[in-house]
Amino acid sequence: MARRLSAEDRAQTLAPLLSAEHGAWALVDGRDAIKKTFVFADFNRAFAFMASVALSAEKMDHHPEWFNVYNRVEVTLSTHDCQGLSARDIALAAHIDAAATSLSK
Ligand SMILES: C[C@H](O)[C@H](O)[C@H]1CNC2=NC(N)=NC(=O)C2=N1
Repeated sequence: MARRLSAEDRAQTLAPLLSAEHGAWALVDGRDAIKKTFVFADFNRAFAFMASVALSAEKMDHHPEWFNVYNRVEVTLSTHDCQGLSARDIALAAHIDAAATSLSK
């Protein structure tokens, strides 16, 4: 069972994701979750991003909540098993940022 991030975990692993000057993740209002919107050149890029993230998510057994319209993908991460943020969300966020970077070139 995943465990919710402690205050110390949040300072060490969550804060950097939230404070990145460019393209930061944000906390979701009223819920222990983070969100980020990715915009690509077109739908093909957005869907390639989603396909790449889907494969990582399945391997990690940890899945994003997301919404796609054309070239935009809105991603929310939270761990349903513990109803809040866990280390799994931090790990998946890193994969998602890497996938977005490689598809933005
Ligand atoms: C049975 C399976 O391992 C669980 O349901 C996994 C699958 N993917 C998951 N994804 C997310 N975001 N949170 C979970 O708690 C979760 N649990």
